[in-house]
Amino acid sequence: MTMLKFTKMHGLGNDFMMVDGISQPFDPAAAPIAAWADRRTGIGFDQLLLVERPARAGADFRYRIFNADGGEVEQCGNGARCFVKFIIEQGLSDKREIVVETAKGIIKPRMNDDGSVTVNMGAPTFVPEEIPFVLRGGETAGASSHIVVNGLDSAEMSMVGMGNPHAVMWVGDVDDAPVEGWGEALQRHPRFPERVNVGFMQVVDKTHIKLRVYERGAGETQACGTGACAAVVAGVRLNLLEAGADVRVDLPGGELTVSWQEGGEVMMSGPAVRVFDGEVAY
Ligand SMILES: N[C@@H](CCC[C@H](N)C(=O)O)C(=O)O
Repeated sequence: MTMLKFTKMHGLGNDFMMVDGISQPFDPAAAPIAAWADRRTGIGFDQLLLVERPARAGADFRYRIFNADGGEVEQCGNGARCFVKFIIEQGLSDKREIVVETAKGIIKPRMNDDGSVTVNMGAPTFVPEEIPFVLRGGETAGASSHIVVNGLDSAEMSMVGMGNPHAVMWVGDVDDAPVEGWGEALQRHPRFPERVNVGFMQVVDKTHIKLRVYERGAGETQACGTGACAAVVAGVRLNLLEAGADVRVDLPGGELTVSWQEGGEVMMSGPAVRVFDGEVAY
């Protein structure tokens, strides 16, 4: 039996089991991640985040992300804020800004003097194969696509790659949005071959949205950082939001600030909170 030290953290209620895989051996393939994620019989979390040494020159750390269902994914925005705080508090680095290698490129989280964290999340992609998203015959990639789901209404949505796949729908009132129904249905939709994170965005004004996200591999969460970035990117492309402005994103768990303009990188700011340290046997 192996004992594993971990730290529980959260970003706006999107919660994480943080594992320092540099100071102790950890093989995620041998770990019962889905059982640990269970909120009644386990530790309870939306994602397990693993710190490793980087493979790429110029990166300080490698960041690996596992959803509550155990599947490894490419990116996690709220986790990136917790990642830099965890790295500093573990004594793994004394830098305030770190260069982090993910499965889909580099991100740069920076610890601010007020304790909040700002992350350069990199540039979004709209290339269907990169998201990935399957175009219908004759359809060209645009700011939005019409999706029909069997047994449900059809809807217009924007597909955005933030390292991980997002579909963003815009709704009149997030409180009434069909988050679970559409979120689940799109997981099995043939146009999303690697499944998808589904965002429901209500535009309050050009610099303020409300957002709920049904996450791939975790269900609806209190907040989704990459979902907030994807929603702001989609809103700017559709001219619903102001390009380059700080957009306030209200999620069930609290508020993030996101900015983006065409051709640029997405900046996201928000909190990162340490909850407790623990140890688990496996
Ligand atoms: N909560 C995250 C996203 C985590 C990964 C996502 N569920 C996926 O499968 O891509 C965030 O804050 O971005």
